[in-house]
Amino acid sequence: MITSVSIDKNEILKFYKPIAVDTHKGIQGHALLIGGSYGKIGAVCLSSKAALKTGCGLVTVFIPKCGYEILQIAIPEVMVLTDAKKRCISNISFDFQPNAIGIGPGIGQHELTQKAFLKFLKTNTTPLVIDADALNILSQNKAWFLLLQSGSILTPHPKELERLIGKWTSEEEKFEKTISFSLQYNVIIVMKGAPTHIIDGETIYKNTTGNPALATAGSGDVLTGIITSLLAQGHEPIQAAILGVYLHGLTADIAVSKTGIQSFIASDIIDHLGEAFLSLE
Ligand SMILES: NC(=O)C1=CN([C@@H]2O[C@H](COP(=O)(O)OP(=O)(O)OC[C@H]3O[C@@H](n4cnc5c(N)ncnc54)[C@H](OP(=O)(O)O)[C@@H]3O)[C@@H](O)[C@H]2O)[C@@H](O)CC1
Ligand SMILES: Nc1ncnc2c1ncn2[C@@H]1O[C@H](COP(=O)(O)OP(=O)(O)O)[C@@H](O)[C@H]1O
Ligand SMILES: [Mg+2]
Repeated sequence: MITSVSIDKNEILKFYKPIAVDTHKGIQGHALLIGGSYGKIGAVCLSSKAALKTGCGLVTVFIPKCGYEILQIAIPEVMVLTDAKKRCISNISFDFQPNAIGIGPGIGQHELTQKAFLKFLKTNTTPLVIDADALNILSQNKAWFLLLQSGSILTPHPKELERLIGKWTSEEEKFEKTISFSLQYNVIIVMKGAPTHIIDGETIYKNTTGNPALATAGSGDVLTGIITSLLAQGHEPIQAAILGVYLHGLTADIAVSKTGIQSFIASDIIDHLGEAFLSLE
């Protein structure tokens, strides 16, 4: 039976907990963001900064070599691991145990990157957020759906969703197909849009925050960082998805009276995360 839930402040406060006073960065969660390719390193800059500003203790990125200096200069708080290749990711490897991984922003769809993603999917056991070109790679290789770890969070925009599940002819059919996908592979699907819906099996969560200011480049990359950070901090996948989508939209609602819709950019989401959190205290 289909259940519908509205994501509002009451729903968030059912599970939202402020940070413990005696916490430290070592137990506050370590997020790993994997992505970037030549010309799209900015996507990982946005995701990783958003992850830090959402409260996890440590953030590491895995990017192609060409992004090393860009990342280190743009966000000194983030640690950087690089692939052997300059322009795209060809072999994902890291020497620590992250608490959550976000993969896809700016990663591209190079053949080498596709192979690296397949190897990663076969071995990964860490809670996972899959976005952007990692979703597009999956859509090109539908047999890999079976490798999706249960509880993974997929964050497609409408075009990425269509590539994953195929075309629909009505809103009703879109939801039916997305629910079937979620049930079949036991994954959570964040159907980004205006508004965003989150599908967890037969439960549909509808977000109540956000506005057209979010229709700007990199806004989804920021969402990936936010959700990955919440996962790394120990939230259940569905809670990380709900809280992440709510906070992401709330930043735009808070900011828009200052920035206007036109001048709001993805970095403004990151800059207003603090005020969004404060509104929950
Ligand atoms: N600074 C950076 O480094 C940035 C890097 N980025 C990275 O670039 C990579 C490619 O990602 P991408 O999403 O731009 O390309 P793609 O998957 O072809 O989708 C575009 C097409 O989808 C559609 N569409 C989208 N939204 C829709 C909506 N709400 N409602 C309806 N339709 C919608 C629309 O299709 P149309 O309507 O035109 O047919 C549009 O043309 C990816 O790795 C990403 O992380 C970007 O994040 C930008 C900043
Ligand atoms: N008109 C809108 N109203 C509310 N939210 C929107 C609107 N347009 C886009 N968004 C949100 O902005 C984000 C866009 O994500 P995405 O298309 O992946 O961006 P990018 O790939 O450029 O980072 C999604 O979270 C989506 O819900
Ligand atoms: Mg995107």
